[in-house]
Amino acid sequence: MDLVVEKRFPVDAKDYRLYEEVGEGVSATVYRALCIPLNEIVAIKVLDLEKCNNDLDGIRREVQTMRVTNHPNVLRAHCSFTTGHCLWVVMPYMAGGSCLHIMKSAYPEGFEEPVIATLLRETLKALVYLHFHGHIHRDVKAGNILIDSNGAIKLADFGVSACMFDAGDRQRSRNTFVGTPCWMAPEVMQQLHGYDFKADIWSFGITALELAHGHAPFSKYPPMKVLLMTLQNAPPGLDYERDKRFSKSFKELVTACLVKDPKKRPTAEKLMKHHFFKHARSNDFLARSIVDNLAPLGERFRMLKAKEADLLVQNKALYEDKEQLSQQEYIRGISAWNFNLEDLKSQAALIQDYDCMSNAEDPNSSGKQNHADVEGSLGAIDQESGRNEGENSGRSSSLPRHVILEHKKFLSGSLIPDNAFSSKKAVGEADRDSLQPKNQSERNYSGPLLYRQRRDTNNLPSGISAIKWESLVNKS
Ligand SMILES: Nc1ncnc2c1ncn2[C@@H]1O[C@H](COP(=O)(O)OP(=O)(O)OP(=O)(O)O)[C@@H](O)[C@H]1O
Repeated sequence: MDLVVEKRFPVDAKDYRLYEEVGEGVSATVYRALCIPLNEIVAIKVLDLEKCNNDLDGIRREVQTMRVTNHPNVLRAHCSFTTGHCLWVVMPYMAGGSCLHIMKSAYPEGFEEPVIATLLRETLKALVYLHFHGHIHRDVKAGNILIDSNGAIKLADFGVSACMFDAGDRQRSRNTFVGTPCWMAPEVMQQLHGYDFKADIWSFGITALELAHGHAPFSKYPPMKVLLMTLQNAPPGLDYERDKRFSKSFKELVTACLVKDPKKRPTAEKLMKHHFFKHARSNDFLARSIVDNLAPLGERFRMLKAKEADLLVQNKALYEDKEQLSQQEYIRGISAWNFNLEDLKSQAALIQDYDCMSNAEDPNSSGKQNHADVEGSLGAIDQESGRNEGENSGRSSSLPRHVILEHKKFLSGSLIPDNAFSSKKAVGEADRDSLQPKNQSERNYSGPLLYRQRRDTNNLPSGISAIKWESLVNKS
């Protein structure tokens, strides 16, 4: 019998050499790095704990989930430790990056069906495992499906995951509104009866469409509109002219996932048996089809950032006002827009002229209305806002006048050392500088709304930064 000796990754920053940046999320920057004693390339996710919006429980939970999971399709952390005021999470390096990244750089119209089938099957294996162990991922999307140089797939980012077996705070988190709007199941938005792991199946269906088209349905709309369209319209599907290239079984798979009633959606385990997955191939096939010809991840990341910076420059010329600029960032990709119901209610309360009921010009919309679906949830929002449908006038694809969003993550756990959260740990200035992730910005409490300036990278023209709306209200 082979004895598998688990490698012990050091928990000291001195044992790692950070190379280039390969990813950036709402809360973290990810670097390619070398683990010096093991001579192994890893990815290190760096989170600045001083700037985490008091969301330390969320971070603890993410790290804990990443440490305890053990499945080839789930990204597992090798170790984590604090250095200065930063948390470093050391994990396997996924040289292909995320599927979203790959689509943005090389497949803007989406992947071919055998590639999609293979990606989805591997992702589904991760969901079967997570659901079996009581976890709801809550943020399944192409941006969280990572691929390595051998074509192996891992589902990442447990920042908003929840555990079905928890009581207390974590249980309550399943009645909260977390995730990313385009991928979010109607019952998560509705907040009527809570939700369970079937919410991941909806997101999985949306991810299938994302991989097929290069973007998620409704991705060009602001969050409030996505919410309304998801609740009002018939579920999106592969029903359009451009979808003729896809097989009947793919269409059936998507339809099965995107049923509004969660009880009628299949479990991950049942879905695994769907005949669509007969089209799935090997990891090797994925490596050959979508990874082998790509530039190194860091280079692609830099190019995408530069492209985004260009877009912002153009937009800046077009739009003077920051709300409009934020809208443009939204159009570029809303993957990082996590927010909660209270924020949405606040949005609704502030919106005077938002075209609430306007139907989609979106090609994914079937145009069918489902008012029954909206009654409960929107009733709640509208009551709060004291607004009725008649007051809405058409600004159908513009960002609501005031968008208040909060990136909020929920969790608990104890893998992070206690001292991690004392804000001023003894650390030399030099250390501080080198450990400080560059993308975090100071919060601004100067008004009812806050927008966060994301970092200007070295590669961005000076003064260009993406803007992300964030809630002023600290809800922890
Ligand atoms: N292990 C890894 N190997 C290679 N690239 C990675 C790895 N982990 C993350 N990335 C890249 O970094 C990006 C940001 O990472 P991640 O999603 O974990 O950050 P986050 O702040 O939690 O994001 P989110 O905005 O989804 O909340 C990913 O989309 C991916 O492109």
